[in-house]
Amino acid sequence: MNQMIWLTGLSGSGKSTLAEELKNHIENCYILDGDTLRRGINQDLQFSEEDRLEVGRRIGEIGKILLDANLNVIVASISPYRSTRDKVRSLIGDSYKEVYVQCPLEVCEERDPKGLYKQARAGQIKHFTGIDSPYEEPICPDVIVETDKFSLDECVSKILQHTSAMRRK
Ligand SMILES: Nc1ncnc2c1ncn2[C@@H]1O[C@H](COP(=O)(O)OS(=O)(=O)O)[C@@H](OP(=O)(O)O)[C@H]1O
Ligand SMILES: Nc1ncnc2c1ncn2[C@@H]1O[C@H](COP(=O)(O)OP(=O)(O)O)[C@@H](O)[C@H]1O
Repeated sequence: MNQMIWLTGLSGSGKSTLAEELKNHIENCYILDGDTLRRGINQDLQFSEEDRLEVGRRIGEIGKILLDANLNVIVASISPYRSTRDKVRSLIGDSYKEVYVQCPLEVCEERDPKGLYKQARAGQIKHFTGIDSPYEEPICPDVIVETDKFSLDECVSKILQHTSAMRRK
């Protein structure tokens, strides 16, 4: 059964890194990365609650099209609102696997892979998730990976164990 692995978590928690590594293990797989999509299909949207909900809706719908086209889908998106994730779960059904990429804000901020936290702290970016915009933690995700405690390979193995229905490379 094809699946949609939805990686949600703070900026810098490890979503994109995990998505790229997971792709090496899963057949017929396409990555929908929130950051990348914001340069194309989502370039009309900003970071208000309303816009983030629309981002999540679009990613869910695009993911559904890709699933219908017989692909496995990996989503890497902050998707900070529970309502977004719950709606996608309703849209997709059992093929939706929610992965909480858990990492303390302090560690994400220390990693700061794109220098965005520094800009947010300096007031140059407004509504930054975890700073002055909320992140609603998943209540009952299918998988939790703690990227500050476990290696990339350990986190990938844990995700693959919970998504065993997919064909592997
Ligand atoms: N204000 C603010 N808050 C959070 N993130 C910001 C912001 N401004 C720019 N960025 C960059 O946008 C990426 C998140 O895009 P998403 O579409 O995944 O976000 S969301 O689901 O709509 O919340 C996110 O990518 P990741 O760092 O990979 O998570 C950031 O690079
Ligand atoms: N276990 C882990 N899983 C994923 N990333 C990790 C892990 N440990 C350390 N990292 C590092 O954390 C950073 C996460 O950045 P990135 O994948 O761009 O996050 P996000 O896409 O959530 O913004 C990378 O530099 C990555 O190498």
